[in-house]
Amino acid sequence: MSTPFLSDSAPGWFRWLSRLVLRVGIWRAVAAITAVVAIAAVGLSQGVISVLGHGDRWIAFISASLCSVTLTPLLGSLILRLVFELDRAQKQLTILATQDDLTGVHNRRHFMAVVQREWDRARRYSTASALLLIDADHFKRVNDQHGHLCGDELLRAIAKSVGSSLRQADVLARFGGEELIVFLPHTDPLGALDVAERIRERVQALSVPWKGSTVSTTVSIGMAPMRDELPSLDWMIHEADTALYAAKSDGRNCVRTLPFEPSRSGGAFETHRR
Ligand SMILES: Nc1nc2c(ncn2[C@@H]2O[C@H](COP(=O)(O)OP(=O)(O)OP(=O)(O)O)[C@@H](O)[C@H]2O)c(=O)[nH]1
Repeated sequence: MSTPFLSDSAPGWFRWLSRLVLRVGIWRAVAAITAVVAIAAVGLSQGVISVLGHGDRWIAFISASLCSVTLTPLLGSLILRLVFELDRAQKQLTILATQDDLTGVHNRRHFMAVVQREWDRARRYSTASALLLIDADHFKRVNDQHGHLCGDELLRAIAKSVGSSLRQADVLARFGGEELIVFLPHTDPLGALDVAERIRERVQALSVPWKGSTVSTTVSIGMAPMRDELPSLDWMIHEADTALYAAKSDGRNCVRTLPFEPSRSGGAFETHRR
């Protein structure tokens, strides 16, 4: 078993020891250290007795105590440091498992796990909620003209801008390449369209400095509201994706949702035009 997340500054022997502790388990490690202290104490007292040539139990007692007093804090602090390091490693592992490393927002897997619970609750209690799929427009051009690193920088800026347009309870994640996804709990369709429009405007106003000039982009957004007929979260995502496709077809840089109400038949329901 490896300990890839132990800090690089930790010395080699410490990393080796951590791997060993991980392999045997923390309680076995504590038992082993206790045994080491006991054996060292007995060994030292026996050594002292044999050097002196006679068995004085007070000398044995004092040397055993001295041994324990020096070794216990030393090994105890080592164990404490190990526990802190492993705890830090565990936290870092959690971040890696839930966060997208480019943008810092949640990754897709974590989004699905978190939102599935929210979705089930919203569905059971018929609470309004909505989903947004946000896709950067003509992003290939950005990469082609300014390079992939510039594209990365722009993606980070878009994610930050989207995050700043949301409430604490909303869940934002990177869904794939240049696509973000947002779940808006306790939000009715009109509210969701307002949020989407705010996001669209803010991204349009972004300008990211790059090699002496600035780079900007726009986003297309598909919105899907929670409906009683929805069989699953995947289905809701599919509806948001269809609405996003409509936004792209309508010239990009706009927000679209699908015509769920009978009065709004025909094509994607046009919501916010740029
Ligand atoms: N820099 C960067 N580019 C990415 C990343 N993920 C996906 N892309 C790029 O995003 C581009 C997506 O291209 P397309 O799917 O053709 O879409 P588009 O050019 O945005 O065009 P439309 O979506 O139709 O507006 C590709 O060039 C991908 O390489 C990433 O993490 N970093």
